[in-house]
Parts: sequence; structure tokens; C-alpha cells
Amino acid sequence: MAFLKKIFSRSDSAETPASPEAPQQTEALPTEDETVTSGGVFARLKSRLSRTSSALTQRIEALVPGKTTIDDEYLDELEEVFLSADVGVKTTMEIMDLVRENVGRSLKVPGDIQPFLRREIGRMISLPAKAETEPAKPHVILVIGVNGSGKTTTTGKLAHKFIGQGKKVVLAAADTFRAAAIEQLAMWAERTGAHIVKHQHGADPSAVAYDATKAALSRHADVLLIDTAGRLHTKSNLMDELSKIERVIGRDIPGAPHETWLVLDGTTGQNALNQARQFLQSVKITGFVLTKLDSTSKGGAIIGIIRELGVPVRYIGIGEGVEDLQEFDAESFVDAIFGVSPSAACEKEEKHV
Ligand SMILES: Nc1nc2c(ncn2[C@@H]2O[C@H](COP(=O)(O)OP(=O)(O)OP(=O)(O)O)[C@@H](O)[C@H]2O)c(=O)[nH]1
Repeated sequence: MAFLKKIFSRSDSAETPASPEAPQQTEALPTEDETVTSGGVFARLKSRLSRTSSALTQRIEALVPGKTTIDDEYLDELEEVFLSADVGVKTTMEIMDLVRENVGRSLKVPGDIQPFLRREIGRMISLPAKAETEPAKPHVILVIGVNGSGKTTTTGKLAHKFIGQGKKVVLAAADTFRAAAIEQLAMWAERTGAHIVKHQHGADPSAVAYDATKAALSRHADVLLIDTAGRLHTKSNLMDELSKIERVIGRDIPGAPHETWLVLDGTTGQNALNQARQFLQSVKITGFVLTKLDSTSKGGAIIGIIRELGVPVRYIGIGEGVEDLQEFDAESFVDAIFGVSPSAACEKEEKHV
């Protein structure tokens, strides 16, 4: 137990949680050289999720020495690992029920646990795929979230991703509240080659959305990404502002916004889940983006978020660089957390090429 406590405290002190109310802003964009690591897409995911992986797998491995059976003490400690890794009470109970049901069957010795968890958690967080439909043109994506969650950075990274897929992208700098946000998005536009529509600091965000909608239509853009100011679901004036933006876009592009993505700061662990739950009560959210998973051991929260809210996680942020946004794939996520054999890792890289 003393050993476990030591691991817990080491990992906790490595944490750099960002309070939604007191964001740490970095205005300058990191250069590509600073952010692109060697190795493929899966290798990068695995290395960036190493803190979360340690919080789960190393602690689970630490339960094994000396133990040859899966007894009640082992199960209690396993449960503790999930709770400490911010998976959440409800989802932890669900995982533990599954484990208990299988003890003595597919789970005979502690060494059977990790492969079992990889398979079962992978299944738990794989949501059924939506039927593929031709995306509307322009496909309008509204990016929302609390202060400092990573909205502007995510919007920039998304622009890079879509442009890389050969799409024409228009960015709307509808975060007119934070002066630097307009500048920050303009830098992303310059860097990615996206067209940006921006007004002055303090301008009406729906006026920006209106102009951006017109620009996206006249330029025949494939995607319109709208970055919005940080807001809490409890601030009714800010939620009204969001409704106004939605109305303005919807007037010119029927059905828009086609997507509303809530950006959640992954370093806040269970708070991200609570925040998402509260936003869902007032906004129709079609997907989540979990950011900053590279700087947290609380990435296990994603398991609870998907399981408890049933809304897909579309992307995950794993660094500050332009390439550090990956489409969320449940199988790759659990493989990165619970480990895959070197040969399976090679196959994964090939799949991503
Ligand atoms: N390590 C890491 N940092 C990130 C990631 N995504 C965003 N950030 C950093 O988080 C900080 C806040 O990001 P922003 O994109 O400015 O956040 P925002 O939600 O637009 O902020 P407001 O406009 O104030 O609401 C910046 O320093 C980003 O570089 C990520 O995936 N990993």
C-alpha cells in the first residue's frame, strides 16, 4: 500500500490542472518542429497519453507482485485504481461488476486483468457508428466551451486537418470577448491557409457569424468553423448569445449549425464530465473534444464521459502543436492506455498511413 501511495502522490504532483476559471493562455503558436515527434500517429498517441496510461496500467501492475490470485483485497485495490484515475464512480462500478462476474472464468490470475480491461473497456466506449451521409456544404461546426478549455487552439487544429483533407475552410472569430483570441485565430488562419472572418474586439459575435456565413457561402467553403467565447452554461446572457449565433447561421444555411462540439479540458478529469452533463441540459451537443490529454493523468475520465453521457468524443487534443489533434478512436485509445504488442502497434501505424 505504501508503494501505491507513493505512485499516487508522484503522479498527482506531476499534474498541471487548468482551472476553467483561470485559464493559462499561451498566445504564441508552437512551431511544428517543437511539436512533431518522431514515430507514427499511434506512437504519438501512446506517448502523449503516457501519464494516463501510467495512472492505470502501472498501478494495476503494481497490484500484481506477490499475488497469484484475484481475491477481494486485489479487487478492492483495482477499484481504487479506477477511482483515482478519474474514471468516475458509476463507470468504475460497471467495470468492477464485469470483472467480478468473470473472476474464476476468463479471469483466473492477475495477469489476465489488463487484456480483459483493454477488450471490455474498448467495447464500453465504442459507440455505434452513425450512418454516413453526404455532409452539408458548408458544413457548419460551432465550437463551444468554458474559458481556456482549448476552443481556439482546437478550431485552428481542425482547420489544419480539414485543409489537409483538401477541404476549403472558413474560420469565424466569434470570440470577440477576449481580444487575443481574435489574434490567435488569425495566426492559425495564416498558418493553415484558412480564410478568416473577424471583427473588432467587443463586436457582436452574431454579426461575425453572419458575415462568416455569407463568406462561406460565397466562397463555396466545405467547412465553416465558428470559434466562440468561453461561457458557462449557468450564465443566461451568454447562453442567449449562443442561441442568437445559432439563429443567424440557420437563417442562411438551413440545418446549421450541423455540429456543436463542446471542448472540455481533459486535465479537469471528473469536472469535465460534470461540466458536459450540465451543458447537455441547455445545448444540443453533437460531440465532445477532450483537450490537453498530454498533460494529465486524468484521461481515464474519457471512459466515464462516453459511457455516462452517450455523446461521442470526436477529437482529442494531445499537445499544443498543429498536428496534436487526433480523431478519437476507442480501440486506439484503449490500446494506447493498456498497451499493445509491438507487432500490433506496427499494424496500427499501417492502418493510420
Ligand atoms: N498541452 C496542451 N495544451 C493545449 C491543448 N489544447 C489547448 N491547449 C492550450 O490551452 C490554452 C488555452 O487554449 P485556448 O485555445 O486559448 O482556449 P480557449 O478555450 O479558446 O480560451 P478562451 O478564449 O479564453 O475561452 C493554450 O495555452 C493552448 O495552447 C492540448 O491539447 N494540449
